[in-house]
Amino acid sequence: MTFTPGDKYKTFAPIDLPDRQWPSVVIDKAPIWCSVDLRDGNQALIEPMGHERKLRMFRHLVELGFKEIEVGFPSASQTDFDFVRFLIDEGEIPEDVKIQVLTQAREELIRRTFDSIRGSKQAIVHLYNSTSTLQRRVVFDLDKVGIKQIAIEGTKLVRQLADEMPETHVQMEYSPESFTQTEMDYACEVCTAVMNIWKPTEDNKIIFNLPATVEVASANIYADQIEWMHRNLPDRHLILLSLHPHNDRGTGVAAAEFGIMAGADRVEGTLFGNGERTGNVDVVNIAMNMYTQGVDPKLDFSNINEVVRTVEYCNQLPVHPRHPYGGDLVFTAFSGSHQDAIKKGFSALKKSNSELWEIPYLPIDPADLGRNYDAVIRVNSQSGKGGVAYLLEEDYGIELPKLLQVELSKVVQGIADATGKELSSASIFEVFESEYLNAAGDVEFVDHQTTIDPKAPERRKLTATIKHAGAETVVEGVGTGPIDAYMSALTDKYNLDLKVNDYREHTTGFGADAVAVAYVEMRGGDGEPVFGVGRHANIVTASLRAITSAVNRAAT
Ligand SMILES: CC(=O)SCCNC(=O)CCNC(=O)[C@H](O)C(C)(C)COP(=O)(O)OP(=O)(O)OC[C@H]1O[C@@H](n2cnc3c(N)ncnc32)[C@H](O)[C@@H]1OP(=O)(O)O
Ligand SMILES: CC(C)C(=O)C(=O)O
Ligand SMILES: [Mg+2]
Repeated sequence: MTFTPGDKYKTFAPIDLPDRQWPSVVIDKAPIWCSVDLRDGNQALIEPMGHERKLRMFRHLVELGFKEIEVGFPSASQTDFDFVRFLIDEGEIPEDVKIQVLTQAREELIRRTFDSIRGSKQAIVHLYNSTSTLQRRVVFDLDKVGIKQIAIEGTKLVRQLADEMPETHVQMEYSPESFTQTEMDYACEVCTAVMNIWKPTEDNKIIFNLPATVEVASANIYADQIEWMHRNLPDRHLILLSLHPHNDRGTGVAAAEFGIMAGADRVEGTLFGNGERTGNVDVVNIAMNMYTQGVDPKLDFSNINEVVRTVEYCNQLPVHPRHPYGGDLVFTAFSGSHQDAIKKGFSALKKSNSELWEIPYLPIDPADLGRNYDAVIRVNSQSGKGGVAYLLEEDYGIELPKLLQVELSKVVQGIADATGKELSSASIFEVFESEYLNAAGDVEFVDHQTTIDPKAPERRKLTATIKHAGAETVVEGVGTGPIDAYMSALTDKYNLDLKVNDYREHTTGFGADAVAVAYVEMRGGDGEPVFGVGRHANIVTASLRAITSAVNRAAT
């Protein structure tokens, strides 16, 4: 007997919405964000946050710009209850921030929830009950009428207790939990019943939160469901339509983005997507996606390292190094062709004088997240000349000629291959230093003097002190300039078969710290290029050192 997945799992039936509008919508403004780190995120932790970690998370969420924060499930635990009381009693809640508290639609839990928010200026009371076909059958053993009745009874009590607490501006949120596995017309019927009891107004709209409690279908289907509700709920102007995606299929962010396109006003999620199972939707990800499209997300992630540190501390869970926007490695290119393109992109951007961010393989400027460029390029055995050249240029001001880049990167790659390890910028510079700047060989340049040749004033006579195998000696040559004259002196002394094919120089540093770096490319009888590099505050000395380096390298 052969097993097929179709024997065990059934296809999710599409939503009948042939004239769907959402695929053409462009997101041009931020939704209302609600952080559920302290509730949905917290309920999924191995060790739920205690008071100290909760408070640190709450303050951080406020700093990031969240105006709505679900601070707990106060009827579920004393820690959560006490924390809500602490926020209110200690004046921790800024004027423009609303706390939100979650409760099941059960009388004693609703009453306890209201006790927790007493004295607060404003609060969102979030009532939920599951409406899906599966939960109706398996968990509640109730039909549609019975499940709707749970929502109705719960809402009646919320209405009554809110009316008895006029000093607190209570906003109601209702979630038909497991919405995505609920028939649309039934979800709409339950929400309508809730609305008829709560009676929202323009000044106090009701929040209908439509969760993908478990993500069971592709993101386009969630969008269809949201657009269906957006079009069919009565008095839409009195409703804030809210999304609450989970990430079981790994498409929570796509679902949220499509859901916003489909008409949602609000998104509930967590920082870096902590939450039940594979998590809640990652708010950082959605917000920064918006940012890269030129839309202000109204949340401040300009110090992403601080966000990562806080989340890791509070949740006691690591943020993955590849996590979008926050991971340690997300702005790092190891592979050669990416490094080459990034290096060229930075040069082009510098030249263009444009503010528009256009760098291959970097969809966002790491600086906008408070990251520096240190980690953008890292070198291992997968890297090419571009990466090596980039690091030497960025960190040491060394602008290698193209062919030298090729030569040096072969040396670096050989080391990376042999060790299997990453090479830091400092270790690449050490390789460059020992291979070129201090190229070992018979000749060591010590000093020089140039004079004008009295017989031919356009020519230079150069007298150089070199060390040959440790012993000082003086060589002399004449040429069009010091390089030519020094080559002629060394050629005579060592009977060299080398010609200078290319020469370039640049300075690094400024003012008194300026240093010249000179590069010579020589070709011998076999036509193969040999490079030499010299560095010195004096440009002529740098050139002569470069020649010495090339001569030594050619001899090995
Ligand atoms: C998708 C979500 O994230 S929903 C939020 C889930 N979060 C949490 O559950 C975290 C905190 N919860 C808790 O600590 C506990 O569940 C409590 C304290 C709220 C309730 O505890 P208990 O009453 O001991 O148990 P439990 O949660 O198992 O209750 C299940 C009962 O409530 C009913 N129930 C479950 N959800 C709801 C609801 N939203 N509205 C009304 N009744 C509900 C169940 O049908 C079941 O009824 P039964 O006992 O008649 O079979
Ligand atoms: C309580 C509800 C909104 C929830 O967390 C979910 O359905 O995922
Ligand atoms: Mg949830």
